Amino acid sequence: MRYLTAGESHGKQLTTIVEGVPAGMPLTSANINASLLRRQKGHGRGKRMQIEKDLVDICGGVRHGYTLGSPIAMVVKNDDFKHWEDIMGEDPVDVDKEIRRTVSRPRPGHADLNGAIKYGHRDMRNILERSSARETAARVAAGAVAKTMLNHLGINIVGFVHEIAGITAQDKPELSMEEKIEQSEASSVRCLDKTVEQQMKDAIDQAKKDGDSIGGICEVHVEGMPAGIGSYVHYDRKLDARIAFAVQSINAFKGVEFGIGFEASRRPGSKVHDEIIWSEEEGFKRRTNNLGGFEGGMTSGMPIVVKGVMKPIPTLYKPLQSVDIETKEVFNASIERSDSCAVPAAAVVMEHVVAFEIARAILEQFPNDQFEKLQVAIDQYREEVRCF
Ligand SMILES: Cc1cc2nc3c(=O)[nH]c(=O)nc-3n(C[C@H](O)[C@H](O)[C@H](O)COP(=O)(O)O)c2cc1C
Ligand SMILES: C=C(O[C@@H]1CC(C(=O)O)=C[C@@H](OP(=O)(O)O)[C@H]1O)C(=O)O
Repeated sequence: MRYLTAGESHGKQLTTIVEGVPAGMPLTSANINASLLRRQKGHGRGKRMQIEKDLVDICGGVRHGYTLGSPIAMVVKNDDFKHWEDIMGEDPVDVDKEIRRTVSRPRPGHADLNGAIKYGHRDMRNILERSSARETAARVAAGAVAKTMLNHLGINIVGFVHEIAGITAQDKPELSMEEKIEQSEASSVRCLDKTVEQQMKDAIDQAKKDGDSIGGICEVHVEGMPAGIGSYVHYDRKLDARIAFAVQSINAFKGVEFGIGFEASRRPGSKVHDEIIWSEEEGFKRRTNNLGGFEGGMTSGMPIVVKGVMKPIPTLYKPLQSVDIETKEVFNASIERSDSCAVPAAAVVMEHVVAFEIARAILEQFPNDQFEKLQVAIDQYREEVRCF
């Protein structure tokens, strides 16, 4: 299974094509819209999210509520396009008029300058339109297809906020998966810890007031994965590596860790590796889950626990120094609108990109043309693992 996305932030629409989904899987636009709506919410978002109402139009690959096995095409319209039609339309324009509207002032921390140098654009609108995290709506649509598949296979996934601007939510190991999903949905910062929720909101409000931005850490948990998904035999079949790639590729993400992650470097092996235990009912398990569900690029059968670090949003109301690419004059970047914190939204994006990688690995390992055959094969494999 693979996917491609196309579309600019203020262009007509975002398009996603997902190829390789088995035939006969129940799928409706409601499955996808629920995910798109969650991505739009979250404390700290700017005015753009009041303009957009992300709804998917499934244009191919689904009939009467079931997948056909053919590519699934999905479109999400940009409602903001109506304000940008003359700037973002595909027809040639009056060059003199266009030069006046050219973006020549790169923002520190965004893709503007590097993208302009790479593609030879003097108008950095050509960069910012596609480098914008608007594209994550298209990625969430692809991930929602994957998530629907995982849910039907008894694999559940949730994303939430672990930390914002150094304010950390305590882990809640006592919560069931259903409770985690419920609490992540209920909180406007997607945090499972009620006691720190308000502190996080206050930190976001303060950053906004200061014209600044803040980042944080998102966390994703996956439960119900059997052991042995992924592979150790080649670098690009290691599932933890693929998940790390997917998470790192989310706009503004600067790092990824599994389980205790970087803390592992500070502990002796005896305090890191998870002891192996066995019981008649459950088969093999680990006593702890410090390694976050992976050993040797394969799932261990323990919950997958992955964190991703998001840097603060680059576009700031508080000016940072930059240099105009035409005049070479130093200027202080000033902006019209931006998010001040998008960590809660990014937790939803992360949940969906992780879901996609897991679903992709499953489809590589089991029969993948017919959904019912896939379900039977997974059930059978789970039993084999239990009796191993
Ligand atoms: C959900 C989400 C919303 C974002 N909103 C903004 C924003 O409003 N303004 C901004 O400058 N960057 C925003 N970003 C971050 C930029 O898209 C990102 O920093 C940029 O594409 C450069 O890529 P890099 O940070 O990965 O190097 C957002 C990121 C995410 C995940
Ligand atoms: C549009 C979305 O996020 C955008 C991501 C983004 C950026 O530079 O990454 C910049 C902002 O866009 P605009 O300049 O139009 O306000 C965000 O609103 C979205 O998440 O759907």
